[in-house]
Amino acid sequence: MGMKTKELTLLAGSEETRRTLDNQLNEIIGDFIRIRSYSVDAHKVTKVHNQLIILSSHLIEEEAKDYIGDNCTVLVARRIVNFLNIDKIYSVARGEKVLYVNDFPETVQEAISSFEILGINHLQLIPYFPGKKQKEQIKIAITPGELDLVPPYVEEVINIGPRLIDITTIITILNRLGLLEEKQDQVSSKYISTITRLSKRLGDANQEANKISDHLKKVVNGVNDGILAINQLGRITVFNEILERFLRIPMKKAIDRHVRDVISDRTLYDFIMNKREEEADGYFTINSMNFMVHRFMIDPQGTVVVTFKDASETIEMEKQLKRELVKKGFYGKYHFEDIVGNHPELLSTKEIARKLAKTELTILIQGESGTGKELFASSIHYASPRSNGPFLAVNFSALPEDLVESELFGYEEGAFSGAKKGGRKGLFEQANGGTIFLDEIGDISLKVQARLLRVLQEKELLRIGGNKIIPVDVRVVAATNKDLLSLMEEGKFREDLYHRLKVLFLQLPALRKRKEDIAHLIHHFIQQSDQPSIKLEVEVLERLKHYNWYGNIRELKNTLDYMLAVCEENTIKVEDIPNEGFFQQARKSMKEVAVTLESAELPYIQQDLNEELSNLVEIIYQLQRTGETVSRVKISEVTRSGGRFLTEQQVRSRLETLEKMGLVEKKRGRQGTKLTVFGEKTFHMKKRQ
Ligand SMILES: Nc1ncnc2c1ncn2[C@@H]1O[C@H](COP(=O)(O)OP(=O)(O)OP(=O)(O)O)[C@@H](O)[C@H]1O
Repeated sequence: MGMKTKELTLLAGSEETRRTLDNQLNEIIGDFIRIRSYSVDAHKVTKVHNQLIILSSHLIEEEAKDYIGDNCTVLVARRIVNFLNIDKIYSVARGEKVLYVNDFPETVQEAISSFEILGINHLQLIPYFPGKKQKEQIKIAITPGELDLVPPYVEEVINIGPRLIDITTIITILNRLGLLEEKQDQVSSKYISTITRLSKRLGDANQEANKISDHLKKVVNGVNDGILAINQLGRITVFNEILERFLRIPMKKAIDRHVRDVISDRTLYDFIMNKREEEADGYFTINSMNFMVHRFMIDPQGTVVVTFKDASETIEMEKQLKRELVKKGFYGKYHFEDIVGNHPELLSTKEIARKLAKTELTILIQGESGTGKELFASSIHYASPRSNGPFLAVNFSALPEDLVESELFGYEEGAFSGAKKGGRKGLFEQANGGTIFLDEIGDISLKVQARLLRVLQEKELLRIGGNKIIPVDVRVVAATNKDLLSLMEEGKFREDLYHRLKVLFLQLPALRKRKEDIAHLIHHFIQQSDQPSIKLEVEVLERLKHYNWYGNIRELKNTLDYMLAVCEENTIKVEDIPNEGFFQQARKSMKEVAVTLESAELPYIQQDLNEELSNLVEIIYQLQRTGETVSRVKISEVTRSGGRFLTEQQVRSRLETLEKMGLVEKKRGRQGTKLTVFGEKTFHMKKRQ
């Protein structure tokens, strides 16, 4: 690397900050700039002369004065939150109030908005900085290394480590030292590679919390990929480690070179350099590995980014997605107070459940679908001595059979092909110290039943492919809407397991047995909706009381959502009630409906499409046929010329309803709205009538 003739001095407020920033700078520009650093609270004062001096914050300007000698340029670094430690934030429970502590109002605000942008929104962050009046004494604080600024009443401090220097400051440094021209590409690719590493961490943490935006998912998946960026001159500016491995070309031999000198595969080269299309996907075999290659432009000047995804990994990712299903309800934090209703049977069930909660025993909850089994399970957990432990809800009907076992009990490395290195904890281990809610227990296979029985009896488990006995301390609450006794008769459910589960028993009343509660529930759901001031015609309530509500409270909620979407003038009227066919049929005939749906004889939803909605379906169908993008604006335009005119806003709410009914789906970007297969069938049926 030759002699380092350029130098800079970093002055930080604390030793921790000094170490972090010194590391960061060395990683990015240490190759060609000598970096000295001091922290004003730990080092003896040494005056420096003829130097570029970087201050970690405006706050240390005063103390820094003693260090600054003759002929120095002083620069205060701009800093961004260090996302490497972001997973710590996820240890705080959802919805918790947390102080975000930093030196200035601006830096606090900046950090809070970057959290938002990144989809980290599970906490209520309250800004805090020196001098801020803060009445409420919050118990938890997050701070980027500013431990001294945390107010004394805080009991738990989460230190996410000092913020890092942002790219603009690094560019300024290069500029001041006259290195910008020569080093900018190299530096920006290094900066990007550190940031992508951060994004990956961020992604993992996010995934953990199962709270990950679509956008971020792309970033996360992105960092397992090879990434190549090319500037408008065709020179490579980013070439990450994964890509080194994939293409078997060292980064050193790629950065700064022209693509044509690096990528020897002719078709791949053509694919990358084809700028006629903004975006393209291709499938390539390189060094006998298969890749999905995606190319897109990130700015009008023509910076091209190409990602390389290992095709075999894509399959693994799909599996991962399925796993996410299980974790739903990680945060289902219902309490008994959330269970609405005054019917004596509900009240006494709640009373019993409260008592059962205090015990350690296994509970079986029986109730039709939508009666609130999960609600009860969660309330029981939070009213139990385990309320500080985790509550995990597993829905077996949502899980592919072959995943159930490894999900529940975990596996050891090498248990099967595709098993992760180091093995994986199952949900039972993850729920340790807490409660696991096993929904639709009637759906599990006999094999899983046998394992489950062992856990209940022995309070210990073996991972799949493992031989180490792992003790588990988990309370089980199971639920079913099936008749387990008849499953037992058919030999599909083990009798011994049944008795283990049913140590304590709760039967949840169906909604049709407590119709008095319908009014309460409706009131409650309206309060929770985004239109809390909506009124209900008296007649509506009377009508609603006449239904059988086979889908129970969930169905009532769906019905209300429908009515909220179609109603006008802030009032739900009788005509807003969906037609009879919208409602769930009794259990037996539900099966028949499913069969009819499959054979596409008579989709049951179509009859209750009111005229307006079915016109809308027709408009979408016609637009789709002409190959036009079906946007809300376009639909609104069409309604202007015939029938009843709908504003864009009205179109939106109706589309949402159609989407809920499964008739249309929203596609991203240019494709707009589309009829689903089901929607098309419904359209044709309607035409034939
Ligand atoms: N008594 C109640 N008060 C308020 N909301 C309720 C009540 N009962 C159920 N709900 C709501 O109804 C919906 C369905 O409840 P939940 O998921 O607990 O039912 P479930 O019996 O577990 O259904 P399934 O067996 O189909 O999974 C949820 O949105 C829940 O919040």
